[in-house]
Parts: sequence; structure tokens; C-alpha cells
Amino acid sequence: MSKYIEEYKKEIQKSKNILVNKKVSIIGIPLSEGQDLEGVHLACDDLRRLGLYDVIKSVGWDYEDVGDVKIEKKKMHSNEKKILLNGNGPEKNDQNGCVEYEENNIYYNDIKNIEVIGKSSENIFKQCDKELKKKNFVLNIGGDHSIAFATILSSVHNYENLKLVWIDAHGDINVPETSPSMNYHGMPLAHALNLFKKKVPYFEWAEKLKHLKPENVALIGIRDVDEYEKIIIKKSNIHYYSMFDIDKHGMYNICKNALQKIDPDNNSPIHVSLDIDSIDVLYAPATGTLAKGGLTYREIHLLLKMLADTKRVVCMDLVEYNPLMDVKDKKLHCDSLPIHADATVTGKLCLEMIARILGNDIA
Ligand SMILES: NC(=[NH2+])NCCC[C@H](N)C(=O)O
Repeated sequence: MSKYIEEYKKEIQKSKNILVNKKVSIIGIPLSEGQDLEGVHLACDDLRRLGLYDVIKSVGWDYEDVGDVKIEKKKMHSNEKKILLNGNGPEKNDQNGCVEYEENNIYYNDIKNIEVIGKSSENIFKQCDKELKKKNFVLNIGGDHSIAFATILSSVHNYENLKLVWIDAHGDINVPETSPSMNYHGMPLAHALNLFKKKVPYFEWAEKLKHLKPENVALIGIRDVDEYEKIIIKKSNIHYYSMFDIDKHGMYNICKNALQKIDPDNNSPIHVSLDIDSIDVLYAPATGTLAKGGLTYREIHLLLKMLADTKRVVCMDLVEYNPLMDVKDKKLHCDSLPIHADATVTGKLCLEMIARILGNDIA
């Protein structure tokens, strides 16, 4: 065995996860209002059906499924236009008990479905906070990437010095002024970094909470980034690694470098936010914003294994899997996890990745 591999193995043997119990809290978050397609809200139930519990048990972990977070429905407002057209502070309640936002420049008024997202995010934050306090490994199954604002703030709230590894084809770091779609799932990283210039309706609950610091963030896998997003990424002081960087240096070196940058002392808790669209269409066809040239099966597994080897991952989001878009898979000889025989391609990959972040090794 080469010296390289021996050294790596020695290094990881030293560490032990003292941060979490060997128990996974599963939180289903069927929020799909951050983007335009139907189906992403079905992911958590789909993974439960395909063998989520057996997979977790088979890699030596216990689990507690706390069910799905309540997704708030949009209320009927007495003056609907007022709420969407004006972006103004919560001034008064209408007869349905709804907050109205009156005209001024304090609030963003045009982010799509922001009432549902803002109110549901408060529920996500609370549920996540409760599970993190149990010192379990918290697994948040989306839903679209909108869920990450609340899950990350919850991790930041519970773990001092939290580091974030965001794995994605996209930056998700648009601010409303630069967003081409006005879909919130393209903005949660910017929001968590507190880059928004105005307030966001229905997110008042988060205003006093600690936000992320850019030096604690590594963004890995980007390849479909909007014009202005590129500028935001460069100016923001986060550490970022595009597919070109991965091609050039290899995933092993990229992961080592990213961890070294965000956590030079190797002792901080890590939150992983994993968007399924980081992975190539070939291995993960079931997602709404597909981008060619993504991570290979080997690369994503290597990355997750190396993160698991830190023994400091305390929370993971798995987002943007849309079961309605998935395709049939065939059983292979090497399939060893207890995954249901009718699992589809992306669904099966999601379960394999969950096994990997919990420390299950590929031979
Ligand atoms: N989480 C995702 N899939 N994000 C895709 C974002 C696409 C685009 N950049 C936007 O802001 O609308």
C-alpha cells in the first residue's frame, strides 16, 4: 500500500466523533415552494419506502424518525395585492390574522412563495434545533434547497464554530436583486450569510439569530452559476471549488484543501448541505435544475467518505431529489445495502450517500 494511503488511514484512525450519538434523527421536509416543479416534496416518503431505516441500521446506526415538518399553507389575505406589490414592514394584521406588508423599501416583495417558505422555515428551524439538542446526527431530507437557510441557522445556533460544506452544481447565492428566477432555492446560501440588503417577509423570526461567516463555508461542485452570482461568490470570501478545480486536482485534494481552509485545526463540527444536482445527470437524473458535467459516482462517494472520516459531521441536508423525474434502475451484483428491489436510480443513490456519510465504506 502506498505511503499516501497509509498516512491517510493513520490520520483518520485518530479521530472519533464525540459530537453526536450514533443515532440519526430523520426529519422529512416536504417543502417545494422554492422552485417551480411538482414532486420534490415526495422525496422523504420515497426514501422511507425504499429502505431508509434498514440502510441506517445496516451501517450500525440507530435512528429516530420524527416525521415531516409542517409546511404552512398560504393564507388568503384581505388585500392580496398589497402584500405582493408592496414590500413593507409587518404593520398590522388583517381580519384573517395575516401580516400585511406596507409600502416602503425595507422588505423584498417579489420572492416567489415567500409566505409559505418563511413560515415553514420557522418550523424547520425549531424541529432541527430540537433534534440537534439531543446530540443526534440530524438528517434533513428535502424538499428543495430552500430548507437550508433554517437548517444551517439551526446548526450555527447549536454548534459554536460550525463549518459548512455546500455541495451543489449551483451557487444558490443569488440575492433577490440578482436572481434570474426569483425562486428562493437559488438564494438560501446568500440569505444564511446575511448578504441580503433588505428584510424578507415572514422571516422576522430569524433576524436576531447568528448567521454564517463566509470563511467557514466551502462550496464544492459548482458549474451552473448565474452572471451576477459569480461576482457574489468571488466577493463573498467563501472558499469555492468548481468542476474545473475538481478536474484539475482531483476530488481527494479538493476535499483536503477545502477542509484545511475552513477548519485548519481539524476540530470543528461540520454541516453538509448536499444538493443532488451536484452529481452528474447520468447518476442522478431526478432533479429539477439539471446541469451537465457533474460529479461522478466515485467522486461524490469519495467526498462523502472523506467528510465521514473527519468524524465531525453533525448534520446533513439532502435536497432536490424529485421522485417524479426518476428512472428505473437495475440490480447490480455489488448492491449490498438493504435497498428495496424497485428502487429508482436517484433514489438508490440517495440511500447509498446516506450510508456513506454515516461512515459505510465502499470496498
Ligand atoms: N437549489 C437549486 N437547484 N438551485 C438552482 C438555482 C438556479 C438559478 N441560479 C436561480 O437562482 O434560479
